[in-house]
Amino acid sequence: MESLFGDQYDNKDEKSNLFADIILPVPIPKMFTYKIPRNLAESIGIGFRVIVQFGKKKILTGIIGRVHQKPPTSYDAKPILDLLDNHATVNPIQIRFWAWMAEYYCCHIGEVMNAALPSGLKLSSESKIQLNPTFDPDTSPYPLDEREELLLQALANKEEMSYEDCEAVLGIKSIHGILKSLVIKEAIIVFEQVKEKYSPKVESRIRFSHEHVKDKKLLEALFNEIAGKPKQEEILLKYLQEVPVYKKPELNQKGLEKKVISDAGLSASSLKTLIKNGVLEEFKIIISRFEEEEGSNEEIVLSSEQEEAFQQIKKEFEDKNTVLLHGITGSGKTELYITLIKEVLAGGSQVLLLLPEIALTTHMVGRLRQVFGSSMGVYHSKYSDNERVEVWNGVLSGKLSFVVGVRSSIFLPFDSLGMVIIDEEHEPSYKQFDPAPRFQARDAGIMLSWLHQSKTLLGSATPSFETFHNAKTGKYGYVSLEKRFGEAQLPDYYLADILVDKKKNLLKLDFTRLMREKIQEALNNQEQVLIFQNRRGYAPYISCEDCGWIPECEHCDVSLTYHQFGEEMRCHYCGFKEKVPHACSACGSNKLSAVGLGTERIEESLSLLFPEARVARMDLDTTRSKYGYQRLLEDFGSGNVDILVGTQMITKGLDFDRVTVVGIMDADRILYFPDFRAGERAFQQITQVAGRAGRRDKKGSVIIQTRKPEQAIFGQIISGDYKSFYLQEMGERQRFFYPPFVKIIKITTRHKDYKTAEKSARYLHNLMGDIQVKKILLGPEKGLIGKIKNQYIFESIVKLDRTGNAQAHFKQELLHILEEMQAHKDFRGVRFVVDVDPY
Ligand SMILES: Nc1ncnc2c1ncn2[C@@H]1O[C@H](COP(=O)(O)OP(=O)(O)OP(=O)(O)O)[C@@H](O)[C@H]1O
Ligand SMILES: [Zn+2]
Repeated sequence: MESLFGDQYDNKDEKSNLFADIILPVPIPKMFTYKIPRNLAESIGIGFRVIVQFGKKKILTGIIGRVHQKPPTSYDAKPILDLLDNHATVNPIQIRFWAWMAEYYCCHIGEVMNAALPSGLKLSSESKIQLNPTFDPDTSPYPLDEREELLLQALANKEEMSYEDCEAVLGIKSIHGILKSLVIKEAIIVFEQVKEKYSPKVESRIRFSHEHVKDKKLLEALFNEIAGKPKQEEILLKYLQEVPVYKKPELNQKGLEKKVISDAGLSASSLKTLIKNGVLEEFKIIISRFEEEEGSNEEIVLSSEQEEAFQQIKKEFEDKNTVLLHGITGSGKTELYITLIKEVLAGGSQVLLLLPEIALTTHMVGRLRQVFGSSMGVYHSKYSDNERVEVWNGVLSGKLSFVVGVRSSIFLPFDSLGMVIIDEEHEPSYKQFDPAPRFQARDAGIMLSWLHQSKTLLGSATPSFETFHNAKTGKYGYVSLEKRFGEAQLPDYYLADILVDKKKNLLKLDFTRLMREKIQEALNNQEQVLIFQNRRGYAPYISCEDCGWIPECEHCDVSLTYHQFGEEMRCHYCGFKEKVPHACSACGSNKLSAVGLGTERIEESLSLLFPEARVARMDLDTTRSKYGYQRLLEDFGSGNVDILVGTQMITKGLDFDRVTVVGIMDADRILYFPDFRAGERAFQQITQVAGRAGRRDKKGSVIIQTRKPEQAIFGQIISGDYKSFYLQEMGERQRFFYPPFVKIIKITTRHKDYKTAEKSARYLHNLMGDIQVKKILLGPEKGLIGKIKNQYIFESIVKLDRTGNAQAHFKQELLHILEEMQAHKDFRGVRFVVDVDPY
C-alpha cells in the first residue's frame, strides 16, 4: 500500500493521534475528520469502508479519503465506530476520479460517492435490512451467536426491517457491529427503500421421494401400482427418460425442472396427484443470475473491411488516447469490439464496455456472453442492489475483468483498465440529469480511462458533434467503416408528404398512402415492420372543440397526456393522474377531442388498417417490468409480432433479420424541438432507426412522413452525408456560440413561490455577472416548463470560453456564491441546481 501515514509517521506512540478525512454520502462541501481509534490504526487505509456517527443520530458508511495527524480546528473529532472490511473497497484511482467528477460537475464528492457505491455497500441508519433468501443456517459455514440468531428470527417473519427496528428487537443501541457480521456471513442484505428488493430467481423442480429410489424393487412396485393410471405413468416415464435414476440413483437428488413436464404437454393435475401421494416431491432451488458459463473462445473472423479498421484503430492508438470508430449501421462494430476486448484481456488488463441503458438487453449482450461466458460482468440499472454488489465484488476480487454496463458502471472498482469502449457514444442517455452528479458518462469514461493510462474507443454510426469535432481537429484518432457486413446494403429512403396526402384525401388515420403500401407489401412477404414515434400515450393532449380548453397538470406547467390504456390523463413530469374528463371544464361542451399522435394511438390505427397483422408496442409503459423489454424483443425476434410501434427504444442496437420496413410517423416533431441540438439529434435518430431495416440480404425501405419534404436535412440523411450536415450545423453553432465552441453551464432556481423563485434567480444571476471571466450570461428566464411538481423554475445559462482556466475559475466562484446564498435566511428553501454540459 502507498505510504498513507505521511513521512513523519514512524513513532508508535503517535498512533492514537491519527485522523482520517472521510467521504460521506451526503451533499456537504468537504470531507469530515474523524479520529482513528488505537485498535484500528494498524488495519486502516485509504479507500476502506468505515462506520461513523454523523450529526446527532445518523450512522453512515464512509470511505477513508486521507489519513493524517492534524486534528480539526473547529470541532472535536468523533471516533470512527467500526471498520467494515479488512481491505479497501475503493482504490486510489477511484478517489481521484470522484474528486475530478465533483469538481468538474460542480457537486460534492459525497454525492459522487453516493452514486458510485451500490446501497448494499452503504450500511447506514437509513438502510433497510432483509433476510438473504439464499442463506441457510444449516449449511452455512459460519456459526451465529445468540443475538444474530434472534435478529434473523425476527427478520424471518418480516419483509424488511429498518435499522431502528433491529435496535428495538435486540434492545441495544449501535447495532452496526451485528449487522456487519451478518452481512459478512451472507445472512442479510442491506438495501435502500427506493430500490427494488432482491428476489432471487427460483426454479421449481421435482424428484422421486427418497424411499422410491432406495432400490429398484421399490420403483418396480410403484409402476405396478399405477399401471392403471396412464397419465401418471407417462409423467414417471418422462422423468426416468430425463433423469435415469435406474442407472444412477444419485441423479435423483438434483431432480428435474417441473416445467419440463408441462412443456411436454403432460397432465398438470396428474403431476399434482403424484406429489400429493408422496411418489414425487417438489422442491425449489435458487439459480444464480451469474451462472458459470464457459466462453466459446471462438476465433472471430473479421471481414476484410473490419480487419482493416481493426488495424487502423491499433495504429491510431499508438499516439492517440481516444479513437472514434465511425461505422455505419450494420457494419459490425460488435465483432470489432470483441476482437479488441480479447486482445486487451489477453494482455492482463481490464475492459469496460459502456452501452446506453436500453441496449443492454439486446442481442449484443447475448453475443458477448457467448464469447466471454461468465468472465463478463453485466451491470444493469434494472438489477437489484444485491446483484450490483455481486458485480462490484467480482471486479474487486479480480473474477470479472470485463464488464459491460450502463453509465453507472464507470464507478466500478477497476484497478487496471486497459480499454474503455463506449458504444453509441452519441446517445443522450449517457447524461445523468438528476440527481447530482449530473455527469456525462462518455466524457467521464474518457477521464476514467485517462486516469488509468488506458485507451478509449468511441463507436457510433452517427457521432455526436463534439466527438466528431475532436476527431477532425486531431485530438482523437478517426477510423471509419463504410460498408455493411456481408451482402447487406443500406435501405432506400422515401419521403411521404403528409399535407399532399391530406389534400388528396389519401391520409388514413395519420398514415400516408405510401407508408400503408410499404407496410402491406412487407406483411404480404411475411416481413416485419418498425414504426417510430417518440411520444408515448394515446395523444399528447385533449382539447375542447368549442373553446379550446386543454386539461393541464395541477402541479406542473404542462398539458396532461391522454392514455387510453387505463382511461386516464397523466402528467409525464410528476406522475399525476386523473380520469378522462367527459365535458369541458371551461364551457361545459362535451366535444372533447384527442389531439396529436402517441404510440398507443398509432398501435390502434395499425390494428384498424391492417386487421390481419399482429401489432405490439414498445415504450416506457409496456416495458416497466424488469424483463418487459426483453420479452417484447423475444416476441418480435421469434416472429410473433409483425409490426412493432415504439419510441426511441426501438432505435437502439436492434438487429433482426426480417425487418424490411421502417416508418417514421412524424419527422417534423423531431426536427422542431426547441434545442440547439435538435438538428443533430434528428439526424441521429432518423439514421439510427432507419438502420434497423434490411440488415441481411434483402434491401430495406424507410418511409419518412413529413409536412416539409424539401428540408435540406432529409437529403443529407438519405445520402448519408453526415459531413456536410455537420459542417453546416457547426457554422451555426460557431456563429451563435454553442458547444463545442463554448462550454455551457445551466443554473436552475426552484421554489414553490413564484416571486421567491424569481427573486432568488435574479440575485444569483447578478452575482454571477460579477465573476471576472469572459462569458455570455443569459437569463434568468422562466424554464421551458415553468413549473414542475409545484416548484416554479427559473434558468440562467452561462456560456464560457473553452480556453484557459475560465471554466475552473467560474465554477469555483459559483460554488462560493451558492454556499453563501444557501446559508442566508432570504433564500431558505430555495433549490439551486448547477448542471455542467446540460445536454
Ligand atoms: N465478422 C463477422 N462475422 C459474422 N457476422 C458478423 C460479422 N460482423 C458483423 N456480423 C453480423 O452483422 C450484423 C450487424 O453487426 P452489428 O450488429 O455488430 O452492427 P453494428 O455496427 O453494431 O450496427 P448498429 O450501429 O446498427 O447497431 C450482426 O448480425 C452481426 O452478427
Ligand atoms: Zn405534473
